[in-house]
Amino acid sequence: MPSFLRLHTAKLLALLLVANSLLLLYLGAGEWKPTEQWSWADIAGEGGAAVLVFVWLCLILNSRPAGRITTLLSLGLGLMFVAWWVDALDEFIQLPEGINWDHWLESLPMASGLLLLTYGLFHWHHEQLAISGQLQKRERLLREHRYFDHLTPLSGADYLRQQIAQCQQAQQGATPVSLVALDLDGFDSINQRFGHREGDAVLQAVSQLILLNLRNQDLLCRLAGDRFVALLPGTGETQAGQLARDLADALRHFAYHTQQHGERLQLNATTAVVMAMNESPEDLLQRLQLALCRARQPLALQA
Ligand SMILES: Nc1nc2c(ncn2[C@@H]2O[C@H](COP(=O)(O)OP(=O)(O)OP(=O)(O)O)[C@@H](O)[C@H]2O)c(=O)[nH]1
Repeated sequence: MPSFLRLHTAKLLALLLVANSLLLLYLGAGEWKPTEQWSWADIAGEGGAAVLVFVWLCLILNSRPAGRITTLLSLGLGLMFVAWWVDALDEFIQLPEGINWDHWLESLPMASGLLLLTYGLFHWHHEQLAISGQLQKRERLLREHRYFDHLTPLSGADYLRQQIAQCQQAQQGATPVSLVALDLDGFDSINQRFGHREGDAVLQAVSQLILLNLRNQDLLCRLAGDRFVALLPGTGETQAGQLARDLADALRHFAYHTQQHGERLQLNATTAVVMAMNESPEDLLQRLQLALCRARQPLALQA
């Protein structure tokens, strides 16, 4: 059963009940028209309108949470559906002369439905303005927040320290926690050759690439400049080492093209891994730093 049906079963059942009651009312008061008197154009127009309004109603119910605005919109559309339904019924059922309540049943629900729909749309518009305002505020908050990086969608070193402490506390040594560091090689020369803006674009692309290769529970931070660190809860050193090699491979095979001339850049990174012992986040990050320096040494000797 679609989730919106579960949420709004009462509303939809009430509408079906009203539609059925009206059918019974018409059948009780009038009689079926012979097929040759049916106007197919009217049946298609009025019946089609009823079906479409019903579809709109389902779409609204499916896309909105329950609440005052949803109730206004669904009441408005529900009444419009009733009006079109009654309109379609008299294409099939002939009421005796002298009866005029059918006109009221067509025009009253349509007029009140349109009014309620308009009122609901007016409030929906205000709701959207309020949501946009909130999003703008949130964006500003994220930009100004000291924990968040101004360039990538990642948090910085302070947040990482906080999260390491929280993670160690939560795991209580029951499962391992590891860190992977990834430091771009020769990033300074990219800045010098192509400019700082291109360097920024590289950092943004690399952060997206790393995020794609991490698992949902991992947290990626930009520690500084071209250095990224991922916090891997529930991960031992061997598994973290494999992830570090996968990240370095992904970067090596990443076809990054510069924004200005579309030149392909070969990106490489040095990686290091540490598993948390009984130590403070600061000490753990220092060990990671040392491991990274050690991993760099063979590169420095080659250079
Ligand atoms: N474009 C850009 N550059 C940055 C940013 N933050 C730091 N940098 C630059 O990143 C460079 C980092 O230099 P290094 O630490 O020597 O890095 P590297 O050239 O990769 O050298 P190795 O790490 O030893 O391979 C410096 O030139 C910084 O100015 C940033 O947000 N954007």
